[in-house]
Amino acid sequence: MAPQKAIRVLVTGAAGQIGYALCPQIARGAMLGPDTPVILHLLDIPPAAAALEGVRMELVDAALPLLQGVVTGTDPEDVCKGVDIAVMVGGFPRKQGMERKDVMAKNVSIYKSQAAALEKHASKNLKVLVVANPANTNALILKENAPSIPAENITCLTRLDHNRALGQIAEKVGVHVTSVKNVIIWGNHSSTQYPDVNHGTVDGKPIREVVRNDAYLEGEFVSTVQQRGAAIIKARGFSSALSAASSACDHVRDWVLGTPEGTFVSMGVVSDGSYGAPEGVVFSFPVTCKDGKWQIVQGLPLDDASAAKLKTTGDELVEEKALALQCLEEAEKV
Ligand SMILES: NC(=O)c1ccc[n+]([C@@H]2O[C@H](COP(=O)([O-])OP(=O)(O)OC[C@H]3O[C@@H](n4cnc5c(N)ncnc54)[C@H](O)[C@@H]3O)[C@@H](O)[C@H]2O)c1
Ligand SMILES: O=C(O)C[C@H](O)C(=O)O
Repeated sequence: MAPQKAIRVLVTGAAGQIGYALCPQIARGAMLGPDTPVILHLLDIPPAAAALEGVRMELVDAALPLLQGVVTGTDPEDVCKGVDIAVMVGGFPRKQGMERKDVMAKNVSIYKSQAAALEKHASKNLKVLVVANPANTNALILKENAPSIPAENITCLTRLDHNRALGQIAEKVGVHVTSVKNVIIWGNHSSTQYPDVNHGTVDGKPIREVVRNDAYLEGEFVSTVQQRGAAIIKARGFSSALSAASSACDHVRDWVLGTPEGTFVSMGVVSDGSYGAPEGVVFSFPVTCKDGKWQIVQGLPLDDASAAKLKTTGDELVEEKALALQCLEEAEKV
């Protein structure tokens, strides 16, 4: 059998804490499968150059069989060359007490300029996953500023929220997390997201029938998932890294290799208005993936309470988009 061609994976913000957790997972096959060789392209900013070199040294020291090379640098024009997959983690993280909107101005400018570098230098079939917050709106800004990259190739991470929802139900019921399927995260990767169990199952039975506690499912469950990012920041003093890295691998793996039959996952994708979501924002929907393409799961019934929650998170995304555009306009004036 001919050796498989190595896939070039860009990780921005690679010297940061998610980057540190993510690079070895990619190089061990968690993102593209156990037989796919990878070449890592690691980008960070000049003050992080020494730390980035440290990551490169550790990747060499780990003697990873799938890792065919590591490209590092601080100039996006160089580091984006020929990349097939871009995991955009670089940016300014939320600190304790900060709202996600506080980091907006800092991050949207980064995404505008990196969009241009990707458009010019990445592979024509580039797939993009934006992790850095505000993830949905950063992805939108990247899309708007890279018109030659197909819109369906630009996504953001809500798989972490999806996995958090699976984990909460598994703990509540006392089953392994793999028994729980088809929860949905609708909308924004923020505290307005709507974690929805109405179509989910535990060992094939509806979650509501197994949990038998609607007050929990509509109250504590929803707020725990919505606030989990803040709870991790409070506990660790830093935002989630291990789980963010693992979920980023899940997102790309399912996108590239396909979702298992009968299973859907949550991905932030450019909205086509399905389920009454606003068009023209990056909104998290239930999707299935096949042959490297995602498709929104259609036809799920939505009750009035769910529709109202979709509206709340959709409205926030519309507001974030306006704020991001305003931040970019102000940055251009300076
Ligand atoms: N979507 C999600 O589920 C999710 C989950 C966790 C964290 N996050 C977000 O991911 C981002 C990264 O988190 P972290 O904990 O790794 O932060 P971190 O501060 O540890 O790392 C961020 C890295 O980005 C680098 N960086 C800053 N500007 C850059 C630029 N212009 N180009 C390239 N690199 C740049 C920094 O130097 C740093 O090394 C944050 O925005 C965080 O809020 C998202
Ligand atoms: O909420 C945050 O800023 C951290 C991150 O997005 C998370 O969900 O863990």
